[in-house]
Amino acid sequence: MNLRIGQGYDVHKLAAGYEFWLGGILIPYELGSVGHSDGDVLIHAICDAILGAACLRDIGYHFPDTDNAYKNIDSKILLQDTLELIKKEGYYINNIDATVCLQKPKVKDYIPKMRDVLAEILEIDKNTLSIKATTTEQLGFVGRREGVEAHAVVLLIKE
Ligand SMILES: Nc1ccn([C@@H]2O[C@H](COP(=O)(O)O)[C@@H](O)[C@H]2O)c(=O)n1
Ligand SMILES: C[C@@]1(CO)OP(=O)(O)OP(=O)(O)OC[C@H]1O
Repeated sequence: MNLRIGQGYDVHKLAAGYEFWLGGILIPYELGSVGHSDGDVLIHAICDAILGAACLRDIGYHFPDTDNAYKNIDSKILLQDTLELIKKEGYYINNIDATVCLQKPKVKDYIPKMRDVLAEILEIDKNTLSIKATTTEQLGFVGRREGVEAHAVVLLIKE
């Protein structure tokens, strides 16, 4: 059995006038995530962890922010496409652990829904998809509510 670990990290700016998509769902908040896509930082970190584990470059390589095809795209589509890329190489996902760094709003009540949505796209049991959240105790760009950050690790298996 071939086991491959991968790590992903992403940041998006928060600003007024944008929707706040996180973990595949729309969160009500006065600020939203700025991006070429819908700006879903959690999905982007998970995509990069999956691609990294399979040594398949990164999200910007496969879905460039210079390509109009990805303008305002729903990041759930990018996640589905990322899964297809690793399935072609014979990999499947064993488990994922992710952390969102966000000062406000509190997102813990939305996490069960995020896990349902993302686990279904990734064709995994929701008990193998962990999503956590933390503030940065008002420190740094996250603490100043200028941005949102996400980290993810994934373990892939090829039989
Ligand atoms: N945006 C966030 C940040 C954190 N949480 C939850 O609050 C708990 C306390 O977080 P601290 O950073 O103060 O340690 C933590 O257990 C998170 O689940 C949240 O829901 N949304
Ligand atoms: C997702 C892509 C493509 O729409 O755009 P952004 O929303 O700017 O996100 P980023 O995390 O910079 O990742 C790669 C991009 O190519």
